[in-house]
Amino acid sequence: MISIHFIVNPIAGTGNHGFSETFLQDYFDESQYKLTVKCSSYKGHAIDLTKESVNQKATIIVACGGDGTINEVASTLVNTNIPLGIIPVGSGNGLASNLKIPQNVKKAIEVIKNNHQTKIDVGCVNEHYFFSNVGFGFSASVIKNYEHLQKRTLYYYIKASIKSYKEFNKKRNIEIEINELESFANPFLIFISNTNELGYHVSLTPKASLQDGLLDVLIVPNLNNAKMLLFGIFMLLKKPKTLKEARCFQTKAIKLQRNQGDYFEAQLDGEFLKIQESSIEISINEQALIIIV
Ligand SMILES: Nc1ncnc2c1ncn2[C@@H]1O[C@H](COP(=O)(O)OP(=O)(O)OP(=O)(O)O)[C@@H](O)[C@H]1O
Repeated sequence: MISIHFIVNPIAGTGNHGFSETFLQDYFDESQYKLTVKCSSYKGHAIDLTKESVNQKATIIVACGGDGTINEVASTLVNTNIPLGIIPVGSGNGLASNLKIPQNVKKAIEVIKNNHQTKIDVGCVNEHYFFSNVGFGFSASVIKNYEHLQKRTLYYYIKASIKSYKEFNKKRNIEIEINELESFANPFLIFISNTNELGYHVSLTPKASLQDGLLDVLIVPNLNNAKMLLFGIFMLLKKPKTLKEARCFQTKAIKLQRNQGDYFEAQLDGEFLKIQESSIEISINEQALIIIV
């Protein structure tokens, strides 16, 4: 008997996905599959639900939500032999898009039933895992504003980006040193990615791969508002490197040191995070997660 546990975020995306055991039973033969559906009730709850499912000896654990839910479920499955399934019902769904997992629920269920497994790399920021990307500067500001709006659709993402654009250069006082070599006062963006997609088919690191054992890094120093706008256009064209100030490279690890400012503001797989430590180690764990694609 294959025991599949579904960890469902009821507010992901538009929040209209309506998963229940009855809904799923139509797709899984009860002589072969035992289904368990659990809904998260608050941020972080999917971590505890997944730990419980691991203890209950689930064969497969499926994250039903967006990149935030996937992060919570997958973080618990790193370096275990339990494969992660994904039903991408979030708003951006960056990781699922990179993995070519269909956003159509029925097709995503078919992928889980076919159970074709592969291993992907996992990023690590101090004690946190990330599967898609981690960003500092403008990308963290957008996510902070997005979370304040409390609605998770493209329209609100654009609204949050416009707010960040208007306020970004007004209130910053941070200096970040990279790999003890170079320091940047109020950098526009430090973006470190495992995937080639941010969500909504937008990419800052089009050449990144989940299976190359490397992190793709994009660093953009402080920019004036006109250059910020220009960068936005290049980003939509998937050519962020066209901006002459932008620098890209691949690495296995990177160290950030905060020389000024009270904390790091970051976004980790699309969730806002304040990091109090003055130094951050970002690295890659090769092939540390089994995933169904
Ligand atoms: N019942 C709940 N109420 C409020 N927040 C929840 C609940 N369950 C989970 N969350 C939180 O909702 C946040 C958003 O989830 P998720 O990222 O899955 O959706 P999304 O933002 O729509 O998709 P994406 O990240 O792909 O754009 C996560 O931080 C998650 O922990």
